Amino acid sequence: MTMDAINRERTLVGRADLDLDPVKRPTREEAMAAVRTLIAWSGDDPRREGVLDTPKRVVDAYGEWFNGYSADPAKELSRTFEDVQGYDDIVMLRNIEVESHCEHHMAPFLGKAFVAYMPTNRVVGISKIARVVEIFARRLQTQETMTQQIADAICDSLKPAGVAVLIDAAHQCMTTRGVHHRDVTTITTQFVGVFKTDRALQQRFLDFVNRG
Ligand SMILES: Nc1nc2c(ncn2[C@@H]2O[C@H](COP(=O)(O)OP(=O)(O)OP(=O)(O)O)[C@@H](O)[C@H]2O)c(=O)[nH]1
Ligand SMILES: [Zn+2]
Repeated sequence: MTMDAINRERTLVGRADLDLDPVKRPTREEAMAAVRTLIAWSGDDPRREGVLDTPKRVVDAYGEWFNGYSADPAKELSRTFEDVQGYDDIVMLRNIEVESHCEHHMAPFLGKAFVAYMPTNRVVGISKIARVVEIFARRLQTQETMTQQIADAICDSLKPAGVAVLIDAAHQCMTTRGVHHRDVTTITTQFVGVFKTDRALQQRFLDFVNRG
């Protein structure tokens, strides 16, 4: 079982290391009842006509925002191609949309991911890298964890010479509430293999990130 599969299983059934009881997935009706509770907690009346269908919409929206729990990044990366021409340089995707939610407030954080790897002899379909970013984004976690998980998934599956990941995102828990710092973005990076040991290569990655 891959580390990601183990982590996903832990997420679904409870943290084995904390010795918690397994979490049973609530029914759709239970989830909608929870939304009605939050509407009342906000000060509104869940029986008011304008919000009658809101629990259904919120539960559907959660189904989209958090569908990363039912997806497997390793599966997305399992189809690789031998590069017969011997391509041996950086492969990098810039400006991958990140739409995620922080695990502390369940508030959106929005930004861009930049992901590069140095192939050995196999390459992966480039859309699969963007899919891996999307899978991790559609789970609750911190930006740091997400950055690391993307790098780990690519390392585990492709066994490349190196991986670099940079995420630049604005957290709505910081911009729309709390400290209300509208223009702050958070940058996280993870460098593995040659991107960690070869400073010139790391700088090339950062130069590509900053190309505008
Ligand atoms: N390191 C990290 N922190 C995050 C991330 N998303 C949200 N946070 C922070 O999580 C922290 C939670 O702090 P708490 O003091 O427990 O919560 P809080 O009282 O709501 O904090 P404030 O946001 O400062 O009002 C806050 O500082 C958030 O800015 C993330 O992806 N990574
Ligand atoms: Zn937050």
